[in-house]
Amino acid sequence: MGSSPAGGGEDAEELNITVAVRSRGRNEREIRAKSSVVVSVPDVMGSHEVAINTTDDVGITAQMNSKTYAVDKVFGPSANQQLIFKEIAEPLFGDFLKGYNCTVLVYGMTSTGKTYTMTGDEKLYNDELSDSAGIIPRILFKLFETLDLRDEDYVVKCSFVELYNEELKDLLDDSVENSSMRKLRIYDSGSGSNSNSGSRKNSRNNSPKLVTDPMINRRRMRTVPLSSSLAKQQHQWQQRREQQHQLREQQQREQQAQQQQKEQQQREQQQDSPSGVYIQNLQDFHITSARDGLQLLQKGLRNRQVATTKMNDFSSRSHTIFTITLYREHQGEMFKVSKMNLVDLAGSENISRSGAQHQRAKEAGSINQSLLTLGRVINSLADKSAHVPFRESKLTRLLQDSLGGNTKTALIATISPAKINSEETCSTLQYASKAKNIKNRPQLRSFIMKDILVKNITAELAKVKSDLLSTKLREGVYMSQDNYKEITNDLESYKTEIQESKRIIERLSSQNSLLLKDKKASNEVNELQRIKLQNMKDVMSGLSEKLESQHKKEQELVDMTCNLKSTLSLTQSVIKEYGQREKQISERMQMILGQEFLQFRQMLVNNIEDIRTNHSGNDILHEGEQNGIQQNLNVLRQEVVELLGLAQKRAEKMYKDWIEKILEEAPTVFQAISNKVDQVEVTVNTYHQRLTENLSDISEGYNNLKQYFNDHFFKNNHEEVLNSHIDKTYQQLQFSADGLLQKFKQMMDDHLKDNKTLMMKSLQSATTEAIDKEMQLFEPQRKKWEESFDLINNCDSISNGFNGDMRSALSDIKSTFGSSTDVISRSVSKVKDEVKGYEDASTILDGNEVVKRQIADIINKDSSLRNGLYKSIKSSQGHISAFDELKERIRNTIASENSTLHQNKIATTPPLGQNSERSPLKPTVLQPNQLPENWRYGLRSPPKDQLSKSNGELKRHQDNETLEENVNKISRLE
Ligand SMILES: Nc1ncnc2c1ncn2[C@@H]1O[C@H](COP(=O)(O)OP(=O)(O)OP(=O)(O)O)[C@@H](O)[C@H]1O
Repeated sequence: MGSSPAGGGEDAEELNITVAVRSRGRNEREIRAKSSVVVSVPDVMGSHEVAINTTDDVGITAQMNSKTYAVDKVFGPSANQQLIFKEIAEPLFGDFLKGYNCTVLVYGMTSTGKTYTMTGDEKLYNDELSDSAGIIPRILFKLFETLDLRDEDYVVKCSFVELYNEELKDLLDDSVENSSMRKLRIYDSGSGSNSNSGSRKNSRNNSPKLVTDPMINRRRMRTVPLSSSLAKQQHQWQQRREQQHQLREQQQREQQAQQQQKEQQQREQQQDSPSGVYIQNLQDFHITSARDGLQLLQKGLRNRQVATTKMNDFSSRSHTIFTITLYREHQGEMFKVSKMNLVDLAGSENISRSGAQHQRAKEAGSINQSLLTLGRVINSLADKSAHVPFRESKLTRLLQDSLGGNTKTALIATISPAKINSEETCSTLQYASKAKNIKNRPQLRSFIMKDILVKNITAELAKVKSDLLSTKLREGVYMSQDNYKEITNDLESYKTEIQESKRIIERLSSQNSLLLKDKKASNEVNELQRIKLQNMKDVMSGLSEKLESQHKKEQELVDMTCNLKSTLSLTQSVIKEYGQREKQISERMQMILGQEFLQFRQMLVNNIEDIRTNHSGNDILHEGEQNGIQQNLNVLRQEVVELLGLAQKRAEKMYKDWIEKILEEAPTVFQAISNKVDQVEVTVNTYHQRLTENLSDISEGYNNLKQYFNDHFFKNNHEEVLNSHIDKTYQQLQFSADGLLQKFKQMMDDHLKDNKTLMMKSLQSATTEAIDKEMQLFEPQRKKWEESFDLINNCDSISNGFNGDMRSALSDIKSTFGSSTDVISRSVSKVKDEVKGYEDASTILDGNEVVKRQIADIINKDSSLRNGLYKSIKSSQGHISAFDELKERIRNTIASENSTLHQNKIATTPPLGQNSERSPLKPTVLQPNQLPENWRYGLRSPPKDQLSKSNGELKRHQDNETLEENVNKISRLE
């Protein structure tokens, strides 16, 4: 802790906040979780640095990679409460006595020992504190010890305020009506206004008006005469009213006095806190001993919000400030005023890890929010920013004077050494090291006149008395008029606040919806990023696969090189061996050839010898001849020997040359092979080298990529990228929306088309169905129709039969005619012959009456016969035409039926084509295979029928003609 600065006044020195770190040992939870120690702190005390290893490294690497934070003092697990008090609180305590406002803050993650450090064990054991007692009990004891030793007047007051879920609460005020109705408010005495409730200021400053009851006045004015009993009653009643009136007037006078006192008190409070932050309605309790102070502390702690969480069995869910105000006699009539603020902040906590739910989660959210603002305030102060966001939370407003103000401040950051908490520990240490740079300007300028102090205390007493009095006088409601007014005012301000809150809620909810939209958009962007990441991962895996395959290839190449080398050495040894063998072979060849030639020569010599001996026994030859032969043989032998020698020599030479040539060329060949092998080796080496270079390039690239991923990947602020992505996404969305619209249109078109086809299909099927139904209904008609065909056929056959009959009858008649004609012609010719024979026969016949009669009879017979024939022909013609008419009618009926059917069917059936040209008798609308067997009449070859029919007609016609002709012939003959 820094030494006290020189006295107060305007030119106060700047002084840095003292920052200490206290690390406890691992608690049971952390030990159970086997979480290792990652924080490097001295066992008891050291200074300046705390190191924390957030990586998984161990040993020297861990040391190298650990983060270090600079602070003023560091306390380890073995540092006890006494040491903390001595090192941190005691130096401030000295300044507090001198008249400086001082603050001790404990800050840190939940369960790290903030409350333990600030309060610890506050109970007394045999009128003494325990070793676990924290800073507050120790300061109280130290204060009264010191003051009692000095022979001077002093007044000590205590207050204990809690900030829970952004609401202030007086922890020492446990009276029901006060705790529920008297709201604590933060005021800036410097500006003299409360930003939260500006309207309150006016109501406070307005001097109370004398309130008179209008009812009383009205009643007093009534002068109507009354009956005696009534008058008596009225007298009593009036007396009571007057008493009440007097009492009320007295109360009003007291209220006026109280109001004045209050205003005076507020002025003093403002004086007490020179920077200007004070809490209205917070009660200060006068204490005369450390024990009194401890009792207040205990009372406040009982009222404090504490709950069990996963991290701490007794987790403080609120921020608390225990303030000791000291009024010390200073130069006779003056009193120095100094305050010691002992702040125990609620622990920052990771909601998911602390298992906070419902109320706990809400608390944690509020705690984290106010601590976040505190962090921002610390950062702004450390960075000397122009704007410090003190007003963003009540906590920072309350600490405004302690951070960057006129107060001497010490901050104790409590941390856990365990790895599981390393994230929060880092954050705490970061704040702590930042806070080290905050500079305060402690000033000594708070004084109060002795009489004012006395008045204050008297006023407090009077207030208590007044409350007591109102309690005695009033029935049911235990509060003074002043309190009542205040409450009414508060109510009004609450209403305004509620309305404001509603507006804020509305604004926030609209913001929230916007944020939700943003969130959705960023989620989409995230999704895109994730896809990109996935792609990159895929590329990476592809790369690593390639690397692997390269590695394999390299391995193969290395193996190949090794093989080549071994092959080379093998080839060399083989070449060597081959040389040796060559040598051996040449030697053996030489030997073998020499022997062979010798043997061959010997053989030749032997042969010649044999020949010679054979010839020597032959007496047929003369001696001279023998000599000649011998000579010749000798010459021959000589020549053969020479030839053989020559051949041997040549062979030897040739062999030698050959061997020499082989031997000569072998090294060049081997050399060439070896050169080639060398070349291959060089190529392999260069390839290998290149491959190695490439591989090293790849691995360097890979390392760079890894480095990039570690250092930069997703650590940049990609606002622009995100914005552009958002724009792009928006465009894409628009594009896709257009596409969607287009698709939708297309779909609608398709849908319409489909609908059309569907409708057509359904129409068709409906038509088919209708036709089927119609056909079903038509079935009896059809049958009848079919029957009519049979009838027609029948008629046809009848007609044909009739025709045939008629034809046969006609042919009979014809033949009769023919025969009669024959007879007649014969008789005529006979007659002619007879006439020729008898030239005057005509005259004879003319004169022969019998003949004349006979001829007339014949003529008559013939004419009657002819008439009968005409009649029968006519009646048959009438029959035929009646049949034809009937036929025509039926045909027409069928045609009309058919055309109706055809019209019905035309929408669904294909064009009839040739069928349409068929005879109308045919039910052409149906497919042949759909028709029953007996109903295929219409499909029988119509031309045949027509032909037969027309043939019949023709024949009839011809018959008629022949008949007519014959008749004519007869008549001509006649
Ligand atoms: N340095 C220490 N030595 C011994 N015990 C300690 C120490 N620090 C903390 N403890 C113990 O750890 C437990 C939690 O401590 P404490 O309640 O003070 O934490 P906290 O930081 O105030 O938590 P929260 O923010 O949740 O209120 C207590 O039982 C306390 O006695």
